[in-house]
Amino acid sequence: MASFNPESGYDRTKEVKEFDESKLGVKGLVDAGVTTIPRIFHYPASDVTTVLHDNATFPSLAIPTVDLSLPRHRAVALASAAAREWGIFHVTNHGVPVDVVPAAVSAVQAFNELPAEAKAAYYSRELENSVTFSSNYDLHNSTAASWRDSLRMLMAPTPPDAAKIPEVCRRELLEWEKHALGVARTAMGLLSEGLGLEAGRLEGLSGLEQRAMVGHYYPYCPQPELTMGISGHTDSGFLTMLVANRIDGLLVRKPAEAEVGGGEWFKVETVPGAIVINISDALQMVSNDEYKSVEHKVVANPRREPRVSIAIFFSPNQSDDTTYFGPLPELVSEEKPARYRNFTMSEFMNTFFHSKLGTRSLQDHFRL
Ligand SMILES: O=C(O)CCC(=O)C(=O)O
Ligand SMILES: [Fe+2]
Repeated sequence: MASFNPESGYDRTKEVKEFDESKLGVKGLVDAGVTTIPRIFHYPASDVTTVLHDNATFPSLAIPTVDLSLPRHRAVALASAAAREWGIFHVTNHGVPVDVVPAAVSAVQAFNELPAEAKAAYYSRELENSVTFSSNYDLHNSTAASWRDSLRMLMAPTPPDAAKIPEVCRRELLEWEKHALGVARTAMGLLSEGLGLEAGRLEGLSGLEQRAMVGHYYPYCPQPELTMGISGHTDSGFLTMLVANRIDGLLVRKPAEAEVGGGEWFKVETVPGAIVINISDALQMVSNDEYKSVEHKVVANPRREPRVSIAIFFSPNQSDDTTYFGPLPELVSEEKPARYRNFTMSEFMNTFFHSKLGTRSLQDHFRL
């Protein structure tokens, strides 16, 4: 954790605070023309990914694609296999009008490229604010900051006052959220059936009720070998839906137990028009480990053009402290006992917000 080192004169806490108080984000550093990145962004060398298996070398190991226009039983089989083996897949033929995602991604880029003062007005770490802009939501908990700024909006259960969403991206993001919900419903239905449950079972757990949308901006990084765009982690809720511009950088680690490529990192190629869906921690737990919450990260962007992505996190209502979640009784048997204790979403999210962005730390906390 951050501390003052008298030998080097480096006071990490102070430098983190100054960076945060500038409200300029990493885009501000790039605009100021830095050619070396401040020390608060330095990762331990072993955490920086430079070598990975890319799909050019391992084409058969590209993450799976689920074509939603296939007959239902085929789509269920594909989604279920992908969720078990990878925890992440592309969906195609999802019916979202072609311009909706590109417009939303461009709008996030436009927000990040507004003058510094305009963005600073939104800069905040107050989690209860419906719309906040900040660099690194775990800035004060992590050991190294990442080369990324993010605009976060709480969309549901209480929709934000539209006037609070920056005008430059308001219409586009609301439009994308509306369509994304339809795709998430379809995916949840397939995933539910893939567990041998009724199509509506997972959604019936209110797994799509709480929605947060985060637009990430990964500007050019002058020393990408020293830092990351986002450190390795699993997402916390039920599902995450991810779209991005054509600048890649997302890496996923195939679950260790996979027969081929288990434990290795793979590049997720951008498939034009496709939407990425990944299984998150609470869904893995509810599925009693049938589905895998995928570990992923984003490299620091070495290109002049920014990587821009939008993640929508779907989860049960996080302020509910009366409804208990845990492995579904239908999925628990003598051969496969429950792997997690029951929890409420408020307990779950409290654990999440008090830990650094990490991998399976939530699951480990509740594991039996
Ligand atoms: O930008 C990306 O592609 C990934 C973002 C992500 O993993 C997250 O927001 O949790
Ligand atoms: Fe993530």
